[in-house]
Amino acid sequence: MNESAVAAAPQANWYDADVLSVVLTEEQIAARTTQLAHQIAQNHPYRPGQPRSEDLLLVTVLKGAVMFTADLARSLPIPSQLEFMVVSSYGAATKSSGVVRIVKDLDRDIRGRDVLVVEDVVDSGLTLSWLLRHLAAREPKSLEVCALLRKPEAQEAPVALDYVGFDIPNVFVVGYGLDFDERYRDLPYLGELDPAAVERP
Ligand SMILES: O=P(O)(O)OC[C@H]1O[C@H](OP(=O)(O)OP(=O)(O)O)[C@H](O)[C@@H]1O
Ligand code: HPA
Ligand SMILES: [Mg+2]
Repeated sequence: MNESAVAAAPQANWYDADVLSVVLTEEQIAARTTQLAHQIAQNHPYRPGQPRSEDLLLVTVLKGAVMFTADLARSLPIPSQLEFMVVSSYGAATKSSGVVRIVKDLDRDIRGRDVLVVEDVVDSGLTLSWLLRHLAAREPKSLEVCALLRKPEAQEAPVALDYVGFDIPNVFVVGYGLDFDERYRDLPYLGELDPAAVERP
């Protein structure tokens, strides 16, 4: 495809009818991610020649946090390694079931490692509080959490978050990795889902 064809490509607007309002723009997310990355690096300074086992280990909870992790890791001014876990508590619902299930576990041992859990959203807090108890039992050297979004009013299980991108209102949001029933993850910004869209097929 030549350059003019790229420039003429239509804007992604197929989700517009389902989004009530823009909660965070791409630019706001990018700027805050850079700030968070520098804050994290200050607490985990790179020591030239440090062994690989001392690199910060980002433990990402898929799938929602995939976009945030990709951007955060590339903004970090220190080396980091990536590990992925899949847990599920929502499925095709806008309320947490409270029952957390490991769908895919980590590929390696985290004992003695500096672990940073990367989450997209802390809503009821049920997923994260369960996950932190679960990971702490594996005896990492340190265990911190970076969440892009926090919904303070909704936290049923309060968890201490070391780094928070944004406090957002208690509405169901989609985009930038966050879904409703697997849709909207590819939306580049964060929007409030129109409840009417939940009823549509
Ligand atoms: O604080 P809570 O109320 O527990 O909710 C937060 C969790 O719910 C969502 O995951 P989901 O189960 O939808 O899986 P997904 O990331 O694959 O969308 C989200 O990505 C968080 O992991
Ligand atoms: N959007 C998408 N997934 C979620 C949310 C949300 O607001 N809260 C918890 N999981
Ligand atoms: Mg989800």
